[in-house]
Amino acid sequence: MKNINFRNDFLSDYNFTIIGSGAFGTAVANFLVSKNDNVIIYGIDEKEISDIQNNHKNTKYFESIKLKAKLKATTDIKRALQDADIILIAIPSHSFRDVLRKNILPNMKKPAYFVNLAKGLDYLEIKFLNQIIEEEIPQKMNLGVLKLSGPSFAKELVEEEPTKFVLACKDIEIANNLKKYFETEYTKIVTSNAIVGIEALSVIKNSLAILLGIVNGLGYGMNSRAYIFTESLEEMKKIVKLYGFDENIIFLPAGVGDLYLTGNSKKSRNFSVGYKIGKANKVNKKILNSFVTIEGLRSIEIIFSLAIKKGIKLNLFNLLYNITYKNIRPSEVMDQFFKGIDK
Ligand SMILES: NC(=O)C1=CN([C@@H]2O[C@H](COP(=O)(O)OP(=O)(O)OC[C@H]3O[C@@H](n4cnc5c(N)ncnc54)[C@H](O)[C@@H]3O)[C@@H](O)[C@H]2O)C=CC1
Ligand SMILES: O=C(CO)COP(=O)(O)O
Repeated sequence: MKNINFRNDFLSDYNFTIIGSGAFGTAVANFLVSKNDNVIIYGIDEKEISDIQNNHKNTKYFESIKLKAKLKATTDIKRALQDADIILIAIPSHSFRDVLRKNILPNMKKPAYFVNLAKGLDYLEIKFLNQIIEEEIPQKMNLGVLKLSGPSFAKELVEEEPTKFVLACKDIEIANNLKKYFETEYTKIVTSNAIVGIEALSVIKNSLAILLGIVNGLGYGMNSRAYIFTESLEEMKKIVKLYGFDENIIFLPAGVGDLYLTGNSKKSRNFSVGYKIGKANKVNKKILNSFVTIEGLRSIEIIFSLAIKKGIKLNLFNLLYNITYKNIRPSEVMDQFFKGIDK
């Protein structure tokens, strides 16, 4: 374990830098700044950044909702990172490694903690994002890698809806010590050392939310949706066990809670894309291209292949694969599943 002196003073004198000015980066920065004085967002979209900095809004995602005036925003990565103690990354996972390598590391001035907020994989090398941080940031600049995850629609966070997260780190002492900086009147934290399991849960719940959306879009009722929900929990258990974790970690906010949230609401982009596929009873390019950040679609093939490689049976990923990659009609796939016909 590293020898770390945590600061005990509060409001914190930690400097927080959020990489990514999209929906989630803005929402997390906005609750952090109610507890911590120095929070800055870095983004590449001039309009978003100017909106946050000058109008205290991020109109693109949150219409007229006011953000905290103390929140700073910049397109200058050097400025964003000059004092950073805690770096939170909220960009879609396909850009993750590139941004760490080309933008973050070269501009860091001192070691920092890293908190992954994204819910995806490195799709090229098929690795979890905590591992990508470990690979890209040398130990001397990396105080610890954490993951913040849980049922948390960005829009509801800026509306100050009570929200519970898990903050995970291999070294639980780090998570326990940093927890207080993330807790506000409306955000609560539990900690865990099962960071890889939490990464896995946050990836698979997105794909399972797509399937729940498909079932909903096809017009199945609540019994059938609850059927798929229950099966989803079984698949979550199998996957976390595969990585050597106790299956009970599915009861942390990143598991059942996040699946409940994203698998039941059109506020979720993953559920919504599934719903559209179900409604159209086919996958077409127009549907797929109409959504920007849909992490769950990319993960389907990877989890499907992983299951084959590891010799575990994941019925639901099989269904998702048949629908999205083999282009079999969703109604046919689901009908056969419910009738117990194995394809
Ligand atoms: N929106 C939500 O409610 C939640 C999203 N997440 C996760 O957070 C991650 C980001 O999602 P959102 O914020 O919703 O996506 P978004 O699509 O709203 O925003 C993504 C942001 O990343 C920025 N970006 C893209 N490439 C970049 C680069 N190379 N350098 C700097 N910025 C870059 C874009 O300009 C955009 O501002 C995803 O993995 C998602 O699963 C997690 C929890 C909740
Ligand atoms: O992960 C989320 C909430 O916890 C957001 O889900 P979507 O990416 O499906 O909108």
